[in-house]
Amino acid sequence: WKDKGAAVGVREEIDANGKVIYRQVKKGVRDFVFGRTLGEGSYSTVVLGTDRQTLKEYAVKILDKKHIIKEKKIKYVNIEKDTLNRLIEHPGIVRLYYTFQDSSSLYYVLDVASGGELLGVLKKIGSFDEECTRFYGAEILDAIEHMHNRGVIHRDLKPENVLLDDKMHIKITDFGTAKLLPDPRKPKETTPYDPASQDEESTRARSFVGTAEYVSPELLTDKNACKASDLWAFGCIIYQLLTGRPPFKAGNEYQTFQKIVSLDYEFPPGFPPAARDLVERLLVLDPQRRLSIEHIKNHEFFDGIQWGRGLWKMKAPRLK
Ligand SMILES: NC(=O)c1nn(CC2CCNCC2)c2c1CCc1cnc(N=C3C=CCC=C3)nc1-2
Repeated sequence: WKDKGAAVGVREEIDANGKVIYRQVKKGVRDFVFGRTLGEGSYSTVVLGTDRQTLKEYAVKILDKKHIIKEKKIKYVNIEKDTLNRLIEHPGIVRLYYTFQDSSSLYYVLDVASGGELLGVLKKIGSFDEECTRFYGAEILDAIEHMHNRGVIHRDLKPENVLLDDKMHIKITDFGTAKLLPDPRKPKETTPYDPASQDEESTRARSFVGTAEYVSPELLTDKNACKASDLWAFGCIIYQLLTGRPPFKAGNEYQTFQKIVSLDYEFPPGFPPAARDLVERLLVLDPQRRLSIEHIKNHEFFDGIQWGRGLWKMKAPRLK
């Protein structure tokens, strides 16, 4: 497991001839004080970590090596690191600062989002008004556009994975089940075609299905996720922000899947017309016919949104 993507710190030292040198220093477990647990996954735990030198707080994701090997999750672990290393510079995506390891674990040092989950805030107030839905929908879409431009399909977008930072701006997380397409910004990798790795990748890609309520129909019928699958989930999230519940929810997963593939959902009275038009153009069974990101950004529901940097400099609207 090469820490090739790790960013490193530097330490100023004086060499034997009295010359100042800067030694590249890799962070390690000893550089952090660990605090409360933020979340538990099937083979990872995320804890609060404070850098002893800078006192900056991070979310440190700790993965158990033995468990990863036993559960054959090495591919997922590397996909998550490679994905995070591709998405470094977007304000709406949890940033990876360092990676390191010790004898038992792997460590990812990530942005901490102190505001917790968007889902938690939604549950607290029941549902968002149009202005808040427009703002948070715009930030989520801006982050999705960044991912897709770098060949990353999240595949498990849902309000639990949309976190809030201390200024109530979003940070999307949990890329362990992302699908990585060839990086459009990198020259064509000339690594020789390796049929073994390709079909391992395609089995991994095919084997994964997201969270029932947000899974797109194409993932249920032909097992193939595409970028438009993230936009299906986006449509479910917009609906849920305005109503407090996802559009497809039944007694069990199988019944939920049946509702999805038969497009069995309805809008409650009072659902804003512009939002209804947007959701209806996203919750389309054929992924090719779903609105593209460009068309969503120009949709009347997002009238007034200043896309790009300005969005992230705005003061987040008070949630009501
Ligand atoms: N799986 C992860 O990568 C991950 N998991 N969490 C905590 C989860 C809790 C359940 N819902 C999804 C997130 C995190 C991360 C990334 C990095 C990350 C950064 N900040 C927080 N912050 C939290 C603050 C309060 C409660 C929960 C999370 N959490 C995480």
